[in-house]
Amino acid sequence: MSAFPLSALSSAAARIPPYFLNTDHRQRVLSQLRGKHNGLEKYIYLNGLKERDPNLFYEVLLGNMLEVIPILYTPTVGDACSNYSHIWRRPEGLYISIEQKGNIKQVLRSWPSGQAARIAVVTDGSRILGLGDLGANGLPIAIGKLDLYIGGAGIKPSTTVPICLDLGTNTEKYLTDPLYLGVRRKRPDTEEMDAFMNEFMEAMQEVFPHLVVQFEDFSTDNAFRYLEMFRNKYRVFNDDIQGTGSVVLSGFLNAARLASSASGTPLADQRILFFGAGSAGIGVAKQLTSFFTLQGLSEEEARSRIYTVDSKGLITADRKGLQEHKKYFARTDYQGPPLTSLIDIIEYVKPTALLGLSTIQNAFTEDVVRLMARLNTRPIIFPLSNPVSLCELEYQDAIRWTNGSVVFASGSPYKPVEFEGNIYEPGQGNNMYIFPGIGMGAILSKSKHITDSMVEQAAIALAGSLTVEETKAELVYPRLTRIRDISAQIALAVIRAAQKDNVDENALFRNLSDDALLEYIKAKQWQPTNTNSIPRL
Ligand SMILES: O=C([O-])CC(=O)C(=O)O
Ligand SMILES: [Mg+2]
Repeated sequence: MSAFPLSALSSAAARIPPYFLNTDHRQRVLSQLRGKHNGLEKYIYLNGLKERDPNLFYEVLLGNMLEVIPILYTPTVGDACSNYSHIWRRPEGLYISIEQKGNIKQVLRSWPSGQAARIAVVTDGSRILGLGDLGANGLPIAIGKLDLYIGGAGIKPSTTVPICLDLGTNTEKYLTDPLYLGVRRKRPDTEEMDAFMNEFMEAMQEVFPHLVVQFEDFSTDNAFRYLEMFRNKYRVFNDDIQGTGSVVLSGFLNAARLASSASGTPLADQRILFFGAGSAGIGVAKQLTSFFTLQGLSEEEARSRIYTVDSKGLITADRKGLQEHKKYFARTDYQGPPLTSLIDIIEYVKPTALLGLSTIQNAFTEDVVRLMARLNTRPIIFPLSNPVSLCELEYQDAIRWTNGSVVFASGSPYKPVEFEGNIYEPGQGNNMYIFPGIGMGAILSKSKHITDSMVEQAAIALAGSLTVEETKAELVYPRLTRIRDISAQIALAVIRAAQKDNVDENALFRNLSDDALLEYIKAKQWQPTNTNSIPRL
């Protein structure tokens, strides 16, 4: 190809270097990205690219998922949130302040997409990843999740709405930071917050009638509270409770299959120890229990497979002042002094699986991991806390301390590890595998609500989506590069579950075969246009 074609000349084209079209601009973008020295700088660079040329941004994201997702999403998005008031450059999401109470509808109406909006991720910034209360700095988590909807499921960018509810923060250092972008007050009490949330959800329904709402990173009590308050009224789900529950169930099914073929322990006889009893821990435990009942166990039997641990040790029913969400799994069968050390708890429970949702870095010590390996031929260990800096166990330690026998999945990404001549690949048990497919299924089926069975079927579809090669490589999750295909399969399962529960409102789909519906879903996936022609001017 020669210099810029005359036919393409416009007043702006003269500013394009003559041999631009002989080069691959996407490679230039990657090289600029790789030249940045830390994650936060890479995040800022990509953010700028998204503003300059959104098509190119999504093309780079889709073509380089393994490199780009950990920047836009876990773990680097955690740094972006912590520093958001300082790195802020331009408006990019919707803020609704507690000071706007009474006028929320008008604020929502200012968002450009109006009735075309299909999916919102809403956070109040009160428990961002494992980083705690970041207040108005929480917006990037909503943006990162929506980028995965766009990249992973093919939702059209202009139909997404990232929302941060600015309700104050209890984190002193933000309140005294002169650059802090949010309202300078402490968080509201339950009554004030409930009134705000009720007005907000009602206004959302009116202004965006076709919207699916994903609640994200609310503090534990409020996560459960608002899910229960709104799930039968609106089209809403909580990613930390249900998305995490679903993705971990999925990985657990594949992990238990691997462990069972080594030990012979049937799925229903697994004993699962949860280290961490917040929204994610209890959400996952409930998801597993519900799955066990599907397998024929009574609720009581299913519940008895689960043990939960918080900062005070094994959670038992006789403990005073137990928080509401911890009561269901509190043990009634343990007699004796409180068990507080993880080693003692493991000796007592003899778990087949140890799941970490505690945000305590390196909580799974060498002793803990070696003990799990002594008790199990293939110990299942899932250190799921995010970001990496809060993860309970590093992958290379897990491999070393179990001589490679561990079945492993973490919440944040780890690289493959070489040990005694073999290469081991970690799983990433992150809800990013699940929420894009759940959201897409809910959007396409126009389901009135998001039911438990839609979430459960999403997990089963994800577990079943491994290819022959992935199964042979003993993976517990499929490779992320196939996320669009996987999301389409999940969406299909979600739509079928919505139909069974009679919450769907797209009658057309009922007459389509699975193959035809899958084709339809794939055809609906938005693609960025090829950007290596003429850059946006
Ligand atoms: O964002 C992630 O990576 C997973 C998640 O929802 C959380 O940790 O809160
Ligand atoms: Mg989350």
